[in-house]
Amino acid sequence: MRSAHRVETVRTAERTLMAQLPDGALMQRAAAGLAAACAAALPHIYGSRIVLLTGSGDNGGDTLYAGARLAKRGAGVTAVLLNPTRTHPEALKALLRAGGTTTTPTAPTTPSLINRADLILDGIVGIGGKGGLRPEAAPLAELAAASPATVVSVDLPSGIEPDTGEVNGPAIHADLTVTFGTHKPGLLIDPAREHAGSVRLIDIGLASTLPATPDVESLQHADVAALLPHPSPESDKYRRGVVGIAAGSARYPGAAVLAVAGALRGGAGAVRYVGPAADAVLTRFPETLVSDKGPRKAGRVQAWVTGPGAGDDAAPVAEALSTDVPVLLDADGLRLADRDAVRARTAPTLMTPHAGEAAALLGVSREEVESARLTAVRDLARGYHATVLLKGSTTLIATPDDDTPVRVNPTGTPWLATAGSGDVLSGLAGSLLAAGLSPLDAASAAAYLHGLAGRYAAKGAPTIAQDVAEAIPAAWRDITA
Ligand SMILES: NC(=O)C1=CN([C@@H]2O[C@H](COP(=O)(O)OP(=O)(O)OC[C@H]3O[C@@H](n4cnc5c(N)ncnc54)[C@H](OP(=O)(O)O)[C@@H]3O)[C@@H](O)[C@H]2O)[C@@H](O)CC1
Ligand SMILES: Nc1ncnc2c1ncn2[C@@H]1O[C@H](COP(=O)(O)OP(=O)(O)O)[C@@H](O)[C@H]1O
Ligand SMILES: [K+]
Repeated sequence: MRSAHRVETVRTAERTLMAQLPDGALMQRAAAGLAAACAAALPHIYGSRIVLLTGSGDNGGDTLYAGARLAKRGAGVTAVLLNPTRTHPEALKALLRAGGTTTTPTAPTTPSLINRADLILDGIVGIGGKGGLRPEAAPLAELAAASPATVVSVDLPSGIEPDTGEVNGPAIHADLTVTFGTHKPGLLIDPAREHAGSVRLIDIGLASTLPATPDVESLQHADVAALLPHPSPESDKYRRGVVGIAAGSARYPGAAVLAVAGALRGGAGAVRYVGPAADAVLTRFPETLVSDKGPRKAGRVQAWVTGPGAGDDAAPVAEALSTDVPVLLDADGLRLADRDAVRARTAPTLMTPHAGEAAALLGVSREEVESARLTAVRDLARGYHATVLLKGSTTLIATPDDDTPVRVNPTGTPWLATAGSGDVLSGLAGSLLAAGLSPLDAASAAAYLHGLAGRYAAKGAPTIAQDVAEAIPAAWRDITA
């Protein structure tokens, strides 16, 4: 499990840890880890040209101490000081003692210095930052972006919002971010995540003072393997769970077929289909149990999926919501569902909007959702008393309970942005719900499998939703191997 903590939590944990350690010990741990990561990013240290973009806070301090370590090993290190009179004094002394030099952002030689560097360390601002880079720092980000040098951000790319992943103005684009103690939510959530490049976590001993429950978390193979259902010797198809799919319409039969394709590979023992696309579903998947009744009379299921390809038919959506089993609401179902009916349910509801659908439900623009995903997913979960999986470049899952960490799916790929792949996801997540997973676990495991299946199906070339569904078993095997 990857954990991320908000700035306030990190600060509290750092204060507690610092009180137990000699002065400056934590910064030395951070600088040592940072210098080692920089050394690994360079073909050789001796003779390398390293530029430190240095703000006046402790982020700049880490950077100067790391620069001093690299200078001692023979690198040519120059610090561009944003605020020479307020630079971390001891760290600056350490750099100068090690043979490093300093300059300013406005010095005529600074652009060529940055352009000719092998490595640029971004120590402008860390968790003390708010808003995009200030006018005096923004040109340095532009120069770094234009330079062929490797850019390493210290703790986080300067200019991003650490707690939310929002980017409100100019910000550094890094190849590598070396972060200290714990991930910050912004390192995991787009658009900020894109600024971070690959992320390396340095242990500075903070785990001992951080709260056990993070603010944001990201599952890995072992976590998902522990969630996925396994049939036992006593299992039969009913005990494994039956998932009902009330989806598709005369106009959109394909959505039903794709939701069934996902559901059949999601761990439930059987898939029951109700709706106008029964012929299309049976032609493709004869293993489906088809009923000509609505969700309430179709026979027992342990979870319903409703909405994909529903068009304007609100009846099956309302009927599924009136049952006492978990319901997954997707696509048209999100628009057709009555909010009060969702809020009044006693069994859990899982909603799976993309940014456009989330925007419509929240009454904001799609851009607002995409630029502030964490806020959007939490607002929806609270507003509907439901678990919400917000799809897109970063898929997030939130429960209505603010104290439960928001999950970030790490496996997605933009190749999944293909018609119908969301229908496969809804069937898959519904199947896991029917197999007995909680909405949070079903949604996270489904997104993880779906993202991996998308990668396998695409292998770097365009793919289609059916292929994503067919790749789910391979993803499942790899996760549980
Ligand atoms: N605490 C610890 O034990 C440890 C902390 N560690 C490190 O400390 C970092 C936190 O340090 P911090 O608290 O000093 O804040 P920091 O991120 O350097 O920012 C303050 C500076 O930024 C400036 N500034 C603000 N916004 C800006 C903007 N938009 N654009 C431009 N500038 C902006 C602000 O200016 P001011 O408002 O003062 O004028 C001030 O100069 C943390 O990320 C980690 O790297 C590690 O060593 C591990 C141990
Ligand atoms: N840029 C992206 N990066 C990663 N995944 C993406 C991206 N864009 C879309 N996806 C994924 O592709 C799927 C598309 O779902 P959806 O928008 O509902 O499509 P449809 O309605 O056609 O089925 C979702 O799983 C979503 O997370
Ligand atoms: K930084």
